[in-house]
Amino acid sequence: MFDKIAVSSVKHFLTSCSISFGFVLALLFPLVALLIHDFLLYLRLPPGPTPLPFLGNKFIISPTSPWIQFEKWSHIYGPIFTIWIGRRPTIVISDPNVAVDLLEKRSIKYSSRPRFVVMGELYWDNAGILVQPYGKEWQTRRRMLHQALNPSALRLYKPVQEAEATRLCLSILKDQRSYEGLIDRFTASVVFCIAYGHRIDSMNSSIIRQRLEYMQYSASLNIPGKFLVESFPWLKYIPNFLAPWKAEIQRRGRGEAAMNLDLLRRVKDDIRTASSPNTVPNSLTKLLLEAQKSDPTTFDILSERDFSFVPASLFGAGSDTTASTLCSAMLMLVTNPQTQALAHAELDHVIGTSRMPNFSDEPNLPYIKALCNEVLRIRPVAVLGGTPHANSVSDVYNGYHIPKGTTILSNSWAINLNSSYYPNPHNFNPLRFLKVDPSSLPYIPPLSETDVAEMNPSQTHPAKDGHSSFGWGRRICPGAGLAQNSLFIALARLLWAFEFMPTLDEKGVSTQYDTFAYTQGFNIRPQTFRCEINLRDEKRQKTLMVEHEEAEKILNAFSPFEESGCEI
Ligand code: HEM
Repeated sequence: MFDKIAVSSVKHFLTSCSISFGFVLALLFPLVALLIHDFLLYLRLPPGPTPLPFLGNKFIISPTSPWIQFEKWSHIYGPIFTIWIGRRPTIVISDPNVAVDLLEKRSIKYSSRPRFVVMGELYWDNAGILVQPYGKEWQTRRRMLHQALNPSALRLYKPVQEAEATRLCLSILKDQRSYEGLIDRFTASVVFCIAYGHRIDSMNSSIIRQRLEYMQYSASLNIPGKFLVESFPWLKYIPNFLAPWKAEIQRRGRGEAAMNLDLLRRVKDDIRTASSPNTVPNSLTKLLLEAQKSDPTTFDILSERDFSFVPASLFGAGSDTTASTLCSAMLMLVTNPQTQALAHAELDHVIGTSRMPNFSDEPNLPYIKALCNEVLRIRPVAVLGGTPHANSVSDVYNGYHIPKGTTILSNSWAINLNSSYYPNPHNFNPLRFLKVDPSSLPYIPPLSETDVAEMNPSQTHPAKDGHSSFGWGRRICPGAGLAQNSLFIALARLLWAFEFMPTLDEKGVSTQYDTFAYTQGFNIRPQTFRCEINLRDEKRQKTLMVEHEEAEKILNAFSPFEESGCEI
């Protein structure tokens, strides 16, 4: 009897053991399978720091300025290495020739974007060009942008850029302490004139405040590891009443879309109520509305909402980037007085005091042009190459396997500070980018040994401009020409008018500036700093006032969206 009970309990025990064992096995199997999959993938990808299972390199990636850490890792793992964000392998490129090999020579494969479930799909409902995968939808938007940003269209905007640059100088003369906000207004107004044919008079206008709020909100959605749905995209199908986080993202997304539509409809109203279409200033929106009339089939693919995202993308991608680059330029000028002296010498030699420089002077101001490129190099605003690329098909490079959908970052910090391409890379020296023989320029003194070394790198950067701060291949920044024009005219006019100097303390000692003190995030700019901005002489003030009257006439054609809070 006892034996029978013992045998049945043992049987029962064994059965329950095997059920639990089976259950544990069933649970573990997928995890083990994922682990083996990731391990085999890890062996085939370019090398990199060893990842933890499922967590990747999360705990060793610096939360502040990761681009600096990635640059150091490139010396250990080479010009192409892999980091893991959770289970997502991310390839980091630190050499421009590798970037050319992948993002340009194989651009048909490497021009997509990684999947952005939160920012791209839930928030923008796939309408934002920045995060759109490579394909017909993206190509249509890109073609539309090209209509407003091609070289002949860019010529049309030069009067506005000149006028806004004059306005910037006058506003800084009146209130130098606010120079950063005034630079923000300058770039915002240029972009709004081009996108909608309306200028911006104040960064306090409600239109700008709303825009900035949406920009900050969308940037906050793009923090790796913040949303579980990025790792488990099926979570996006949970109904909103069970997922308040998702309902909130979509609510905000609808808000931004409504604002974009409102701006589009205002331009439609401008055209409808104008006495003749010619009285409405040329803008991307006006151009596209005309193109839509003559070729409706190309536009069929886009709803009115999608259409409204195209001009809206100009502000998101083009205003803060250009303003941040101008702030970097100011920091470099304040901390490099010899460079500033050469820029002044060029402007004095070519322009004098009785007029301000304009776009037609560009060929005669090679040092100022070179200075713009040197700023873009030494402090690339899109420090990790902007929105990452992704490959739409699997590929093999130098024997390494790169699976479809891998996130690809081109680390502009590492590329732009690589001493093989830019000897003595932390030295701010526009001569690196000078396109003419310096001995032909009477205002450039004989070159020092350092200058000669910096102008003769052991390797040449493959891009036409000598740097790649505007990105690569088919996704290269479509606004690069516009940005370069804004940088050139703003810096030429600011330098013509002012001297930028360090502030002095009570004892008359100059402030020491930390040229690495930058904001964190997708795009970087110097942490707010103070400097002295002094008018170079009284004669220039008179010239500035006269030119400002002319500038106002040009800008009057672009009525402001809002009259409130004018700063000038
Ligand atoms: C100094 C100023 C600027 C810098 C440094 C800059 C840099 C960049 C970079 C690095 C990218 C990513 C390229 C890639 O994926 O390889 C990009 C994309 C983009 N930029 Fe700019 N940009 C600037 C100004 C502008 C301006 C003024 C506009 C338009 C008015 C603009 C519009 C865009 C757009 C629409 C994209 C997305 C293109 C796409 O995904 O196909 N940018 N920019």
